[in-house]
Amino acid sequence: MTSLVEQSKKSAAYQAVDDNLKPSYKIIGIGSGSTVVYVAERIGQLSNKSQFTCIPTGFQSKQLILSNGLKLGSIEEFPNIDITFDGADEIDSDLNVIKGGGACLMQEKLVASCSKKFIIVADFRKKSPTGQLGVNWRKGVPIEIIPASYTKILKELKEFGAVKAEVRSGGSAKAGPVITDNGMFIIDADFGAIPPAEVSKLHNKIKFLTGVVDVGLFVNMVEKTYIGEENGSVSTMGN
Ligand SMILES: O=C(CO)[C@H](O)[C@H](O)COP(=O)(O)O
Repeated sequence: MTSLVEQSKKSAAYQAVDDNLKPSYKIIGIGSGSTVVYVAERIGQLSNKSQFTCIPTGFQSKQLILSNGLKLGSIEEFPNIDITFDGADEIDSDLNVIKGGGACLMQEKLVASCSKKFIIVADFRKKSPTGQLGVNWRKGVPIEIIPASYTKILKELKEFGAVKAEVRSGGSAKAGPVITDNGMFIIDADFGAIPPAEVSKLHNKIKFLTGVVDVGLFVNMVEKTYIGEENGSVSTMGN
């Protein structure tokens, strides 16, 4: 039986595609994670799917594109993307989001930054109950870094006020750190609740550190969010 969370991901993703994918579009960005699975599934059901070229945000995303019979392209060939659909780990009241829970944040940000429209699809657990980031998502802000820089950056993040910062471990699936699709490490840095007005400042401070490849704070990038609610409806924020 499909769980409530799984059903809410599917409803959000299907509605986001149905509302936003215009017949005039040619290039679509496909994000990463478990919600975007349903975005690729929905696009794969369309009779005109062959008109779209899909740009992946990592290994999993590439597999999703191929397994749904969609045409695969690269960001090098197609840096002008009509629309991108992606998931999020938490969404604040200004539509800033935390991303990178699945360790794909760098390519996700690259594809999002090349997109005319950036749409987030998520289940009901992702909307911050207070409107701030770092409330429901307690693992910290994901930060992709050059491996040799981790000691330096952990120290600097603590100086910036992180209550906890650590290199993400592969857990039982891999001894040692998670290695991203770009051969990098991920640090998760917990800054507690981040007010919407502070997100951009924090992002810029971290991004400026030598060794940081990118930060899982997406500021002023999201046009609209689709949230699958517990009661089966889909709510939206943005235009
Ligand atoms: O940023 C991401 C991967 O790096 C994902 O989009 C984010 O973690 C949301 O994933 P899910 O849809 O599985 O909740």
